[in-house]
Amino acid sequence: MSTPSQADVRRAIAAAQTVVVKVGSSSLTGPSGHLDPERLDSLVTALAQVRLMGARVVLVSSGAIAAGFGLLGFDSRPADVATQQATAAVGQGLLMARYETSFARYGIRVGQILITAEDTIRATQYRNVQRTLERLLDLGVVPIVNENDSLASNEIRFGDNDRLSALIANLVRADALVLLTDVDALYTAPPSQPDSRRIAYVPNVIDALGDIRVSGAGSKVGTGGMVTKLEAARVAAVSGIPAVLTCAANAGPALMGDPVGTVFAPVKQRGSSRRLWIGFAAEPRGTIVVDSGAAQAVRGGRASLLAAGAVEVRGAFSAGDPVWVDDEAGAHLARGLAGYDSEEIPQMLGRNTAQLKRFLGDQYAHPLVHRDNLVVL
Ligand SMILES: Nc1ncnc2c1ncn2[C@@H]1O[C@H](COP(=O)(O)OP(=O)(O)O)[C@@H](O)[C@H]1O
Ligand SMILES: N[C@@H](CCC(=O)OP(=O)(O)O)C(=O)O
Repeated sequence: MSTPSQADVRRAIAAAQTVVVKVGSSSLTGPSGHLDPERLDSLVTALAQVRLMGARVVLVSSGAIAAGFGLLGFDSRPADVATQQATAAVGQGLLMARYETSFARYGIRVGQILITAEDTIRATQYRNVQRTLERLLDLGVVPIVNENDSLASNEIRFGDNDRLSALIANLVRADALVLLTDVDALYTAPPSQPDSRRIAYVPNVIDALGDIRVSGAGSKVGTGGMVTKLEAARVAAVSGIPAVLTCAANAGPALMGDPVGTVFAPVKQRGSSRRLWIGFAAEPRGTIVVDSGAAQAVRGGRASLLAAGAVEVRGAFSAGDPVWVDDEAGAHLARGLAGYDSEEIPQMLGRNTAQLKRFLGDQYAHPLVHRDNLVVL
């Protein structure tokens, strides 16, 4: 695919029929870190404009913790996970109430979707959330998505909503992703540094990553900093979706294709969205080590991983969990969803399908990772 010009990418964003907009906590809060209803209202005004022009809009909004900590009497965002989860449970209701009222000014309905990485990686839940989002969009509703902070376990939570927004963009087959934060653009280095310069256009986010200095630390209220935003732009780019990153005050102009913020060109044609979730949504729970023949087959991209080529299994996981597929030297070859629990696999290692059937029964004659659930790295 040839690289589009910056103007092409901005035009594609302006013409988007379905758009996912992600807003970070830092864009919804005032200097005290508390939710600022005026900032929320002006964001909603910009989104309502594109919605009323006929676009389908999904909003991925952080801000539950920011909305909740004041109500619970804390001076600042709590640091420990349990208190954050409790605070999100209190704040999420208030956040939705504010959105409900704010969108109602334009006669637009909103619907809440709370997602964890863990359940959406499984095929049935993945399809359910996809179907719900599609239906909401068909009904003219603006779905408002956040991580289900109170359920997410510490190890596999998204934490920030940046990656989640790119995965949602993929899930709803969006034509554009808009990342709104507290800086007006991506800079060559954290904007606090005197030599940093604004970057208007990133034609290939994968190549560009090495040249940009970013910090992982977010603002006082945000979490991921610029690292997770670039990761989101990368996931969008490899999904064939153009992205723009800017501050919330620029939401309207960014959606209209005006020259604000930083735009990221798509670098691939649109691929399978389910595979992308396997590749990016959740951290693997274990590893299946394969011999050189199986490594070659997996690298080829079209084969399932059969027990015959597997030599070792590490970690404790259940069927359906994400796992690494490694070669014997320890290099990661692929990520996939395991077809069996980790404790069932040792007896299967090195056996071909006929042997598996004869010694263990028909239920063990399937691949350790089916090719539809395998993403080569
Ligand atoms: N190269 C860079 N360009 C722009 N911003 C950067 C860069 N490196 C780090 N940052 C910081 O990332 C912060 C945004 O991240 P974060 O606070 O997590 O936002 P949000 O709450 O919107 O997700 C900005 O305030 C900025 O200081
Ligand atoms: N799910 C959390 C998001 C945490 C967060 O701060 O994310 P972000 O502002 O996107 O870096 C919340 O609603 O508070």
